[in-house]
Amino acid sequence: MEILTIETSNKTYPVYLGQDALALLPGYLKEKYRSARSILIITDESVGALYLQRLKNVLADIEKELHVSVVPSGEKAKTFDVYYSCLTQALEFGLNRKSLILALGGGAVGDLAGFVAATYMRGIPFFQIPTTILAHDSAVGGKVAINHEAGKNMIGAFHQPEAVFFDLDFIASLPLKEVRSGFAEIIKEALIVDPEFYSWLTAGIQSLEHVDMQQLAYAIKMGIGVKGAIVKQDEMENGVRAYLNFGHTLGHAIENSLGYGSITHGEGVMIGMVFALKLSIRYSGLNFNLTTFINWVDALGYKTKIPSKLNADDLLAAMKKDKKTTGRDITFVLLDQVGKPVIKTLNDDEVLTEMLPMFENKR
Ligand SMILES: NC(=O)c1ccc[n+]([C@@H]2O[C@H](COP(=O)([O-])OP(=O)(O)OC[C@H]3O[C@@H](n4cnc5c(N)ncnc54)[C@H](O)[C@@H]3O)[C@@H](O)[C@H]2O)c1
Ligand SMILES: O=C(O)C(=O)C[C@@H](O)[C@H](O)[C@H](O)COP(=O)(O)O
Ligand SMILES: [Zn+2]
Repeated sequence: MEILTIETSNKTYPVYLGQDALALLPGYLKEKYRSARSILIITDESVGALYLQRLKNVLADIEKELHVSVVPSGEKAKTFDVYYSCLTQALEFGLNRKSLILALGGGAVGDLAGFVAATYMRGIPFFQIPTTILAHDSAVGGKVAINHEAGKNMIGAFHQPEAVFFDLDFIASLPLKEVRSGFAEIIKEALIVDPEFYSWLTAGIQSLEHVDMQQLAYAIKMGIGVKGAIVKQDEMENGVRAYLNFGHTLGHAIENSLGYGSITHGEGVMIGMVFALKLSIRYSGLNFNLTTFINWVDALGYKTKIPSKLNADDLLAAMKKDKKTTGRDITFVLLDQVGKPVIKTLNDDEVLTEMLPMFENKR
């Protein structure tokens, strides 16, 4: 079992990472949260069907009231209606300011449950129990949010979890598409911070169908390490935290324009990273073999082109609403080198010149 530590300005918390990490949860709660009388588990339909009973069994002797909210799976969980209904249930269950919320699921459940916890009675403690590879990123760092029609994660807060219990046994049931989605964020973390880790990934990960557990555990640990180091420097995204948004300017715009859930977050981020790499070569002097990168990720099953049903004007408009953007132009995270990110603002013409050839069926 690995125990990683996340340090932020006002909270330091552990990430327990390993097979059967969930077994550590009841002891942790009993020791540190004695005054909590009730717990609300928030999970989604698919994860609930697979793992809710296991979590209940683990908590059987905890001597606290257990309540459950089951929300729709995927991005459908990150809506205002679902958020509101979780708050209503929390009120009906009689949760108070000492109550705890447990987020059992992927990033969608974690973001939703974290936002419920951040706002219920002005903020109550919550725990992340990630069940996807992608959630190594979302469960750490305290960004919690729901979506708005106008943009991804537009309504949210910074609310750090009390602890993260990342039980790698959950990953066994993850569909390949979701493995792929999660690995996109790992590739992102390597590209923005760690050339050596990036070389390890390109050399060692040639297929996502049979990633061995040791490789996976190492990749997740490295990803959490990158995230933790950045969050430690800049919890509230006043500076370097924006680097974690590499690939997200276009990625979020694609998710928004296609309709949330039509493409996974990681699939969107991968197309966004290819675009950001292209922009980096053109506008930031990045010396990088993009063809080699595209061949590698293509072999891993990623799409690297913008879906042809989208149009450039809609994507430009969506990118202008990105949280990093403050003026009329569009703000991107680019790379000067692998491991050396930089923030750059580009105008419509600069963006379009590089974006138009990125549409599917256009060479
Ligand atoms: N807060 C952050 O810092 C942060 C970081 C990255 C991504 N995110 C957000 O995270 C979300 C994506 O998270 P995600 O990729 O985990 O998606 P998700 O939570 O939607 O899960 C993907 C799908 O896999 C299912 N699933 C989850 N665990 C499973 C398991 N163990 N076995 C089988 N099926 C399982 C879910 O029910 C869902 O249908 C996006 O909304 C994204 O914006 C947030
Ligand atoms: O933690 C961060 O900061 C990130 O940017 C991590 C991203 O992978 C994640 O998708 C995050 O939710 C995006 O944040 P947003 O502020 O662009 O909504
Ligand atoms: Zn992301």
